[in-house]
Amino acid sequence: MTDLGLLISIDGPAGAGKSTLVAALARYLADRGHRVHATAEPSHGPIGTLARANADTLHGYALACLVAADRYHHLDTELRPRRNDGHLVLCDRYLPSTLVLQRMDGLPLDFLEALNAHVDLPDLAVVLTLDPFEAADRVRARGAHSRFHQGVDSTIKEINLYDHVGAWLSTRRVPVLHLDTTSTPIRRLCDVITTQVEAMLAARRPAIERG
Ligand SMILES: Nc1ncnc2c1ncn2[C@@H]1O[C@H](COP(=O)(O)OP(=O)(O)O)[C@@H](O)[C@H]1O
Ligand SMILES: Cc1cn([C@H]2C[C@H](O)[C@@H](COP(=O)(O)OP(=O)(O)O)O2)c(=O)[nH]c1=O
Repeated sequence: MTDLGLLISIDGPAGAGKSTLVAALARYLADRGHRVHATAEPSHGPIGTLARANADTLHGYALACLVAADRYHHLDTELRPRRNDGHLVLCDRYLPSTLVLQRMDGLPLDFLEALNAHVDLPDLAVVLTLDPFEAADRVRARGAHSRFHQGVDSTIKEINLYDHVGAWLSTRRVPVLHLDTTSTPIRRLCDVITTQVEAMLAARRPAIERG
């Protein structure tokens, strides 16, 4: 049996429930005996801290390069080591967020593809979506503000871009779970993702072990 874990990205528009889901899913998977490592991008390392602190003041190519540098460093220092020693690594925002947010910042897809050409694709991409009015309500209630979140119109654009990224990942053979969080309880979301994760792990085991 292989000791390799999985890199699972969780992306989607603001208010979709990424952070809530990562925390709940980490507990859910751990309760089922899996080794789990939850993390986020921008990371809490030196480059990620810089990116997070400046995401509203830096724009375009500068922010794209900073989040990509953070991603390469995050992969070297945390994501690959944890995945390679058997953890299910849950990453709150990853490459799909770049392919949406930096597109919203006006950058061409081919530049973003080239900049991220050597990052690992996720083993499983969870792409969240939701009703844009519900997203706006959740963001308003949370009181968070970011220049990327300019109300319902920008959320609609964001949701459409995430749909495209789902297709982009599928053409690269990344399994994608599209989940609508508008009225799906978090426990149900955890169930669906866990079923997929455990199927992927079981498929790796030698036939003799699967019985
Ligand atoms: N599945 C869900 N159903 C209803 N409300 C949710 C769900 N997931 C998250 N929320 C609520 O939506 C708000 C935004 O969630 P959060 O996890 O911070 O989103 P994100 O990280 O995607 O911006 C929070 O108030 C959270 O409690
Ligand atoms: C991961 C990532 C984050 N960011 C930016 C978006 C956010 O403004 C900022 C911090 O991310 P995050 O903490 O997820 O903020 P929010 O919940 O407000 O969206 O980093 C990018 O621009 N590209 C990326 O690829």
